[in-house]
Amino acid sequence: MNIPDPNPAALGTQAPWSHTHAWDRPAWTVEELVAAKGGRTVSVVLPALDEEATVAGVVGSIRPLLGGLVDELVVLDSGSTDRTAQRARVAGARVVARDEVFADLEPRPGKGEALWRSVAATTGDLIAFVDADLVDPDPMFVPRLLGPLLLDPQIHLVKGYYRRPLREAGALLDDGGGRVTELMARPLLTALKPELGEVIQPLGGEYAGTRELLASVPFAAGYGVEIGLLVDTYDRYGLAGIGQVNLGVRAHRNRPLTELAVMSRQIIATLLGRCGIADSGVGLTQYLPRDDGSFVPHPVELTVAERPPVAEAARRLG
Ligand SMILES: O=c1ccn([C@@H]2O[C@H](COP(=O)(O)OP(=O)(O)O[C@H]3O[C@H](CO)[C@@H](O)[C@H](O)[C@H]3O)[C@@H](O)[C@H]2O)c(=O)[nH]1
Ligand SMILES: O=C(O)[C@H](O)COP(=O)(O)O
Repeated sequence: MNIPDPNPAALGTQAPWSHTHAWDRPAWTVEELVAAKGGRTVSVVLPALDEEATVAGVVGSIRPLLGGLVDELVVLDSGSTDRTAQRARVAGARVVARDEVFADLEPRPGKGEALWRSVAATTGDLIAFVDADLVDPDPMFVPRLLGPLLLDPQIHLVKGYYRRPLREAGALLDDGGGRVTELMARPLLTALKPELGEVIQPLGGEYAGTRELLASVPFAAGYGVEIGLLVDTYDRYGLAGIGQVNLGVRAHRNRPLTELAVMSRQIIATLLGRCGIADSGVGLTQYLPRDDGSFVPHPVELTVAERPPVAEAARRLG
């Protein structure tokens, strides 16, 4: 990979993880990956909340793999009030509503909840997640994410990485996206878990894992889910259990800074929790400018509730 060697003093004397567990130019064909399945089954899950504009495009990019590399394609509808479910269905996905799984448990808001329920709603030995707000996704996203899992039995989680365009003031810049990742997540991860500092997109919504992993770890609430899964995988399997693969370019709906700040607050709470550091639990108050030049405080509560491992919840709920 074209990435400078990390500081060996910080990482020990073995070959850096980014040289052994990152695929910068993945060249596997779909046929090769189908042959490598060896009886294993694959589920693909798109968590979606009000993504009627993009969900059909994402489903359409994966649909041709159904019946071959992919055994089931599910859109986990996270409480949409728009036409997400209809469009996903027409495009060829099975749509599962949040309350169809663990029906006795009142659904909580947030992405973590949707992903947690999706693990119970699917049956694949391997599960790939792809965000439903992607614009013009590459049909090779899922095959590339599955490659390391199919080829190396020690790997349990594969994160995608990519160039990230940013739409700003109507202009589309080639790079500059991933603002929470670059300004908060990677610096904080490097400070608290330096071993994970080589993960290029720790927050990215395109990743794949084994059911063995995904059914046996807790799921953080809301947007803390990705950082929680990453740290839990590391704590359980070490770096040998994690891979990362270049997916090329990934564009999505860019949220405004105010929404990203709330997302950041959740991610920080989850990461501190995983590192055994007490979080105040206080929600973020943003100060929104008014036309007269003054500011109005806008507090947002912090959701920290976690869901227990799916395997445990399934045993408990029967
Ligand atoms: O309550 C929710 C919120 C979001 N989503 C879906 O989750 C995906 C990603 O959500 P989004 O709000 O677009 O997140 P991003 O701004 O893209 O944030 C990035 O960082 C987050 C925190 O790590 C990750 O969860 C995202 O996947 C990653 O793309 C989309 O398909 C959403 O529709 C839900 O299903 N339920
Ligand atoms: O992953 C991130 O950092 C957030 O999703 C923000 O991404 P963006 O800056 O590309 O909108």
